[in-house]
Amino acid sequence: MIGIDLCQIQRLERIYKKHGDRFINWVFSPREQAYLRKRKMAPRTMAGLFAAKEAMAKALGRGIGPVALRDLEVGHGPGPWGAWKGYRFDLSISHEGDYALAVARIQESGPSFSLPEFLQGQLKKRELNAHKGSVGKLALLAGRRGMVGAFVYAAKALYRSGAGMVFGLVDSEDQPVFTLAAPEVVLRDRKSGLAPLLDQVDALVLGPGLGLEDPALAEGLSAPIKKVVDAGGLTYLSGLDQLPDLRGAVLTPHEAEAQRLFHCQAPRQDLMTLAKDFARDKNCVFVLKGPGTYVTDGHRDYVNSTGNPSMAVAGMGDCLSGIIGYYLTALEDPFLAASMGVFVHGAAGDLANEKYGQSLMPLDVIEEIPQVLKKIL
Ligand SMILES: NC(=O)C1=CN([C@@H]2O[C@H](COP(=O)(O)OP(=O)(O)OC[C@H]3O[C@@H](n4cnc5c(N)ncnc54)[C@H](O)[C@@H]3O)[C@@H](O)[C@H]2O)[C@@H](O)CC1
Ligand SMILES: Nc1ncnc2c1ncn2[C@@H]1O[C@H](COP(=O)(O)OP(=O)(O)O)[C@@H](O)[C@H]1O
Repeated sequence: MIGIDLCQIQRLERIYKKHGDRFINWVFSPREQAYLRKRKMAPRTMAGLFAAKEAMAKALGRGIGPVALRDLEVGHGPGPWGAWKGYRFDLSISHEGDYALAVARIQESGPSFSLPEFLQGQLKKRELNAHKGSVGKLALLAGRRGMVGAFVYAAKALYRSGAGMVFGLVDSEDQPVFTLAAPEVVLRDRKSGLAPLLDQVDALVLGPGLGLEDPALAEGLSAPIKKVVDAGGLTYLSGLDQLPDLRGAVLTPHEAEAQRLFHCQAPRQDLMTLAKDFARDKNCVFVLKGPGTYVTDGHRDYVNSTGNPSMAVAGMGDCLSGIIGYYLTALEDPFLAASMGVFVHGAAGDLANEKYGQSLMPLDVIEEIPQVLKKIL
């Protein structure tokens, strides 16, 4: 897509004179402000940048409003370039008389992702001789009557991420419903217990849609296996006086769950500090979900940059627990696994957001995981 915009230099000069720094901070990123300062805040330069931003918004097919002007960034070197989230733009800016003109063209058809450096090269493509037992076998302890969705989202996210086999522990009378909803999952009867299943798998995803009364919860939480602990698993932990050994586990609370876990109403910034101490203390990984999800193992930190508000929808966390679950089998280091999972989840959410905006549902995100993997593998 292409966008074009014409901006009157005198009009911008008037606005700048009237509003000063407030206008500058509202419209221009810190990098652009530095560029403007080098050019002594020349209105003609301002108008060129402004026209470029409007042109980029048009190329995105959105116009200013849904896209914040300050986020549409114009850079220089060698020629002018534009960026917005994962998009890159070719730009051409020109001045004539009292006008600045800009044309923007999107370089790629959708958001592009660059994996953070510490995650690059960590994922390997499957070997030619791979089989379903060699590429990630997981147990899923999730869902109950009325919460089949949580099981389905976690299971489908596991498979779309690359898991070879997923086993689900379900009451035998509920199996037909679970089979219909997620036929790719191998179901085992809950009565036979979790232990025999754990002997066969590389990791466990525990908690999405799980009731506190579930007898397998305590067993799963204390099992010496790599695991993701979400939702019901976290609520269960919050009620314990003494926590089980959480070494190697990845806990994925949203803010309210983290507050329950820490028994306090602390704001996000303080939760991050508490999370870091907790992770260091318990030798586990803490994933504090939300915009800019925070991942820590007490020594290393990662603040994720993918994801968007359209992902604020029921079931989105269940997808994340499945994605991280798979990476626990693909990567040795649980901190890398959690960070990779959070990145892929958000990137898939960004692709889905392009198609569905705030009508987005969890399965839409799961269906974009393969596109993300194509770009980063
Ligand atoms: N179709 C399904 O089967 C679904 C099952 N789900 C399962 O349902 C359970 C969640 O149940 P509840 O909603 O009662 O419990 P939650 O602990 O998720 O939410 C309880 C309350 O906490 C607050 N809260 C929720 N998310 C928050 C956030 N990100 N930041 C700050 N505050 C937040 C809200 O006030 C909310 O009403 C989980 O076990 C989950 O896995 C949901 O994920 C939705 C879909
Ligand atoms: N505004 C947002 N920006 C980025 N990511 C978001 C936003 N809102 C929600 N998410 C992501 O969506 C997921 C929601 O998880 P959660 O609250 O546990 O949902 P649920 O319990 O319904 O499955 C988290 O991974 C969170 O980071």
